[in-house]
Amino acid sequence: MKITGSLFIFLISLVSSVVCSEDSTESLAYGHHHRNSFPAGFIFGTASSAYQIEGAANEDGRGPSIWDTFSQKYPEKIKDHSNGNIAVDSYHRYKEDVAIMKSLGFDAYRFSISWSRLLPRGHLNGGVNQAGINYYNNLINELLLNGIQPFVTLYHWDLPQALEDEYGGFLSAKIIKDFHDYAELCFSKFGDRVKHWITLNEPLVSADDGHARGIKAPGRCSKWLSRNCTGGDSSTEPYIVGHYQLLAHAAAVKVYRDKYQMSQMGQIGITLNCAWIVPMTESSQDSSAASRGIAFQYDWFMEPLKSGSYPVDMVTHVGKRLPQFSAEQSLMVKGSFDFIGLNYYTSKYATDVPCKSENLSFSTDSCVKITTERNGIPIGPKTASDWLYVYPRGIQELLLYTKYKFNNPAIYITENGVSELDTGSLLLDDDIRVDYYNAHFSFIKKAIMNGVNVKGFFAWSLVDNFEWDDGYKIRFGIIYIDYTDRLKRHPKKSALWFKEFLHFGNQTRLKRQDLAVY
Ligand SMILES: C[C@H]1O[C@@H](Oc2ccccc2[N+](=O)[O-])[C@H](O)[C@@H](O)[C@H]1O
Repeated sequence: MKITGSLFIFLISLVSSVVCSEDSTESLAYGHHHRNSFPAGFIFGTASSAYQIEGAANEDGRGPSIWDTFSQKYPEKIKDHSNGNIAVDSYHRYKEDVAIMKSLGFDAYRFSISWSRLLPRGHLNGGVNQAGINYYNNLINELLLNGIQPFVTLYHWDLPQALEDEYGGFLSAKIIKDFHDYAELCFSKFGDRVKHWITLNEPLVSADDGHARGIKAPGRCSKWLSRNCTGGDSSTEPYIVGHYQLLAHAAAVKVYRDKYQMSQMGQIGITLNCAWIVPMTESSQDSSAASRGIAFQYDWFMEPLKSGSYPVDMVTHVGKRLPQFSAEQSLMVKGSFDFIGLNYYTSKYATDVPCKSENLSFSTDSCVKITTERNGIPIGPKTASDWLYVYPRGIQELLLYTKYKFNNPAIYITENGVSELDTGSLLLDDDIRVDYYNAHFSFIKKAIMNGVNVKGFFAWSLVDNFEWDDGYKIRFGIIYIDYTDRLKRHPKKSALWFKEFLHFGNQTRLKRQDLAVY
């Protein structure tokens, strides 16, 4: 038989692609990980947040949140001028969404409670909205009925507008009591069934995007920063907001421990996010800059949670603009968690730069220049989100850093994921996401083998949803939402990848050839 040139090339490329994919264990779609290669009891779930998925913004007595106001008052601050009024309608479709999770084999679901759905005026005096309580009762019961554990975030950025209007939300110490009361309401109503509580999601982003850069609600920033800034002070407000978030968190943990934990026997923690930071050069200046870059994102909250004090790097660089803990507050914050939730997406480079003496703002206080490229080469493949470059090794670095610097806490990875751009047509072939999860799982496993106490993993997100200031243009779901056809849900390739991955735990479904691949 005569082999033609093109067929020959085809055969060669076939052989080499098989060889290559055996070598590069992180790019294969199927077979390299299965849940049995994670520790027994390790939990896999997906994550979401109320404003991003629920919709029903004006239904059944829900009060407005700062995200309703921000997206409606300043539509130009959202890429597609959209909002979460309808979102993906999970308020009405939660049963369908739970059925999807169940069919894919997930163990847990992280969702958040809309504070203003329970307390339309933000505080108890304004009345409890029974319809809101009913909704979360129904959701929790539906999850449990399907064998899925609820992980509940109390605050994922949707502050009741009433509290913003009354006293500036997290800019005021008054938030501590109101958050405490709201948290206690949730423990008392749902704590018989919810065994994992997360007080706050990403206090860094509330402080930085909400009160320094002004790109997320409530959109506050110094006027000199941009003409979009409608008020605020980027040199002081992020630190105040960070401070009261820590104190509000600690107050919620205290009431849980004092009154509920003994009988309800759940765990409580906080979710922090941190981009891993790689020094731009091997100079000692850039190394210090990288550790300051991490301190200003992560130690800012982790150090008080571990020791009751702010990190030295922040005290020296921020000076008297950094609020102080009283002795009593310090004791209350110290140790106020049973686990740490970590959101990891990406990594950046850090270069040491001179400190500024005027036009101070959170983003320059660390005297670090953060970039995504080195000599014109991005730190990893670009994605649809301008802040997200794929750098899987960073998750291992962040986990090891957490273990060694902060006394080896129990950790749940509460978010991890990657985006694609909306193209206007049904796009289910998300190899980028399959590769992303494959690669991150490899590095999480390495961290676990090095003794990091990782107890679970949540993919962001179950379904495409309202991606804050990126609107609906950026899709993070493993399930595609067809916004042009009644918000129909379609599984992407990554959903089927998870299904396969999760079903490997079930021995009866294991096939020989699958074992051989692993
Ligand atoms: C993609 C996710 O980003 C998370 O936030 C993050 C997490 C890391 C870096 C930036 C952001 N951000 O939004 O600016 C949110 O917790 C989550 O609601 C979701 O939007």
